[in-house]
Amino acid sequence: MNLALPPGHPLRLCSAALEIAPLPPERLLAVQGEPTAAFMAPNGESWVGIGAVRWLTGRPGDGHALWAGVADVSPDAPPPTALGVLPFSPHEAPDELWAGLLPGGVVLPERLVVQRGGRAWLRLTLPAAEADTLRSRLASVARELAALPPTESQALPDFEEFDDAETAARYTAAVGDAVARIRAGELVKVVLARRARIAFGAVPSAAAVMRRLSAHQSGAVRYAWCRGGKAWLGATPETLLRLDGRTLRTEALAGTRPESRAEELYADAKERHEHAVVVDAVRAAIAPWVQALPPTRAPGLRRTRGLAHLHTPIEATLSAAPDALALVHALHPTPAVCGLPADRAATLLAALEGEARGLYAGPVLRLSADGTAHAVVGLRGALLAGRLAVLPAGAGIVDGSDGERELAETRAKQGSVLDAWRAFVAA
Ligand SMILES: C=C(O[C@H]1C=CC=C(C(=O)O)[C@@H]1O)C(=O)O
Repeated sequence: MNLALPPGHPLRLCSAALEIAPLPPERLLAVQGEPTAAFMAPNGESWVGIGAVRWLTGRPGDGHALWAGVADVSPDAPPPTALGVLPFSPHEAPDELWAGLLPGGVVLPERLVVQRGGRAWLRLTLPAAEADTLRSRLASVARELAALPPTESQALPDFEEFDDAETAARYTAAVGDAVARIRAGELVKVVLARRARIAFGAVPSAAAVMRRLSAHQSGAVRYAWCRGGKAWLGATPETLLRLDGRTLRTEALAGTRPESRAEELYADAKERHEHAVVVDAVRAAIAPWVQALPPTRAPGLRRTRGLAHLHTPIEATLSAAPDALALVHALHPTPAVCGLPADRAATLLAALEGEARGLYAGPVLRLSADGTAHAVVGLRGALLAGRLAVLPAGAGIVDGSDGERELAETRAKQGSVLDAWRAFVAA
């Protein structure tokens, strides 16, 4: 940190942190920010950023620009951290639904609350010209946060799903079309998604929606990106990459069953094929960056509440200092969310889905100034816009896929979100 920019440079920033009383991270989603972004890990670590002092598109190389000229006067506190979301495809034209939330990007938050090991810190990052006010503003923001009402404990309004029959029929037809193209040799795999639409009886608070997901899917990474009165939030089982020094951890996650029938995944040739395509593509994507590829291994299972997936962890040592964003772009989109070959699959899914993916299946990022990084895939999420919630979910289509079964799989994935909400409504 404190790299590159000379002392008087107008883009210099100063950053300080103050330990505060821990609070439910979801409560912070009620604070208006442009944007408010959250990244909550299963081990209890969480980062919630409000507002932006830097907002970059998230291209490879942007990592350096994030930290240039940042003077951290609280080096004993958790380091400054950037949060972000990237769209599934930078080429897609956003539709009305995603307007406001897109284009995403990577932000260095003005206010950041980091929690770990039962402790919490508020970090404030400001233009260096305002350094004199840093301590007093930290204290006043801390008071504001301590006074926030517990919106995350609010009951969720009742909700119902609508127009499912029409989208269901379109989906099964699209699966048939995709299988025909796969059999004709045009491609090997494509992931097809569909939206479920939910109407709440009243506008739900993003904090309360998120809290239900956190309670129900505590083993997942929970994420949120809120802007302009809308929110994209979810609880994803899939990590795109983790970086710690030169250690790179990534994974293949594809092949799905209800949790109660998880063991069937091992013997199902179609699911094994769907999974193997992802393993091969992830290994090929990281090959140029690592000292050596690890030996291939048989997949295991990742269980989330309600679902199980075939899972292959992949760990390797990078051959040079890491550029987290470059690695994210090298890996995304994997055939767990797009297909193989990626370019043909992307063209086909855009044509067959007929609706913008927006931030669905895009990378969700946590990049810290100490060089650690964690990127997950924006799955099992909901877009909240007033009383409307839209839940996109997809399934991997290969030779042998059946439209009704793939439709049921997308419903089960949407169910992992809806069950979390229902559990609370019924309580
Ligand atoms: C595309 C999704 O899930 C991916 C991750 C795990 C299993 C998947 C599958 O079995 O199709 C998908 O590849 C989604 O949740 O929308």
